[in-house]
Amino acid sequence: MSRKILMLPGDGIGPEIVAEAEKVLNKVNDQFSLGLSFETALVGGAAIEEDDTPLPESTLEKAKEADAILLGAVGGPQWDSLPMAKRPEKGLLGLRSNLQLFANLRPAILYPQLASASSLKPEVVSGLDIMIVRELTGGIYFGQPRGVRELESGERQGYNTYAYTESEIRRIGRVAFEAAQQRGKKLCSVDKANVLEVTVMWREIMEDLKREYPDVELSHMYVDNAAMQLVRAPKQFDVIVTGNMFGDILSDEAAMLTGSIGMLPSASLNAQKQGMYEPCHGSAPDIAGKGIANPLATILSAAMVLRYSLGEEKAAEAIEAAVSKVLDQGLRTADIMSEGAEKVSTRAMGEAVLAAL
Ligand SMILES: NC(=O)c1ccc[n+]([C@@H]2O[C@H](COP(=O)([O-])OP(=O)(O)OC[C@H]3O[C@@H](n4cnc5c(N)ncnc54)[C@H](O)[C@@H]3O)[C@@H](O)[C@H]2O)c1
Ligand SMILES: CC(C)[C@H](C(=O)O)[C@@H](O)C(=O)O
Ligand SMILES: [Mg+2]
Repeated sequence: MSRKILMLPGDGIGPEIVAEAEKVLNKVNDQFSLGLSFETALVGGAAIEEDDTPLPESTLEKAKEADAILLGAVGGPQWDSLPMAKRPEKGLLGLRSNLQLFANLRPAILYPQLASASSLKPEVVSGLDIMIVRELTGGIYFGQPRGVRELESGERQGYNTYAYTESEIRRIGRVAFEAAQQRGKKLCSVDKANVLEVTVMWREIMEDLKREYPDVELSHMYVDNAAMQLVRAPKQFDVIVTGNMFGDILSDEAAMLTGSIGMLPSASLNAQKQGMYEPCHGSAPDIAGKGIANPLATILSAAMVLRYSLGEEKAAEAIEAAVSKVLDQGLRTADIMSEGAEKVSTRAMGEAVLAAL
């Protein structure tokens, strides 16, 4: 049986980091006889240059047929002046909505070797292990109506709609409760129920779901407080569940707890557990082409491919152990560099993970 992995390198540092993750997947494919086959396609700015669209039909077709997708990143300043519908980010959002990848899992784990790379005190972050469950195909990212209109006064007004249906909230709630059941049995639902009706309903539905998961302790927190608590005392959290935009922001914040945004992987799953996997960071145009980007978030995303879409837990753990080993060896890309460690390039980091496997 061949299982298809679609690689979507994208833009900026995307091709550099995906190349390292592909080598790692190739190696575990041999070691564990996984029967993986790989294909590559264009998305984002790279697809705009070639096909004049951020999500070519052929890419979408390949994505639908794949067992899992590994994406680097999309976007860059050269495409920022395009109309919204033609921008690279629409390629990513189009994949998420077309494949109904509503459940975005963003685990923020601090590798003990990186305690000094975090901008927070080691005692605040040591042992950190949080899972952010972000709703990914609804909320203000996709709500209608949206746009920029001209008012009678002649002034322009920009507007977006923050909307969730009950069923959208319920299905992401279930994913989060189930994640909590398999971890520390604590779930914090993050909302803005003191201001936004959508999230009043969100809170009600989470309370309602709690009855199905009596072993999980549910709490609620306003998003502004959650942002503060994440840097004050992040270890109070086990699983966090929240909507699309709050989850986008809080997961970048959580990334810094782990030392660098270059360390945070993610899985975006649909109801069939088909998934797209990507680092939480972007295309990092400021360092693209320099060979210094951290490939570990992408390599750890490849481990998540094996765990969540292919059920190959042993191979996933082997990759994670190899990452831990290279950190033990004192190898660091620039973003996680600290005194006494050895600074290495993107490629050298990838090669070290291969060797550790
Ligand atoms: N999933 C995605 O494809 C995705 C996610 C976020 C942003 N973006 C896009 O990326 C572009 C740049 O966005 P941004 O600058 O706000 O965010 P970014 O995540 O690309 O970069 C933020 C900062 O983190 C650094 N950084 C990011 N990844 C790194 C890595 N692996 N190793 C070392 N340093 C790393 C960058 O150098 C930069 O200083 C935009 O076009 C944005 O829309 C794409
Ligand atoms: C690039 C952008 C559309 C995307 C998002 O906002 O979801 C990114 O920031 C992310 O976190 O994956
Ligand atoms: Mg983001």
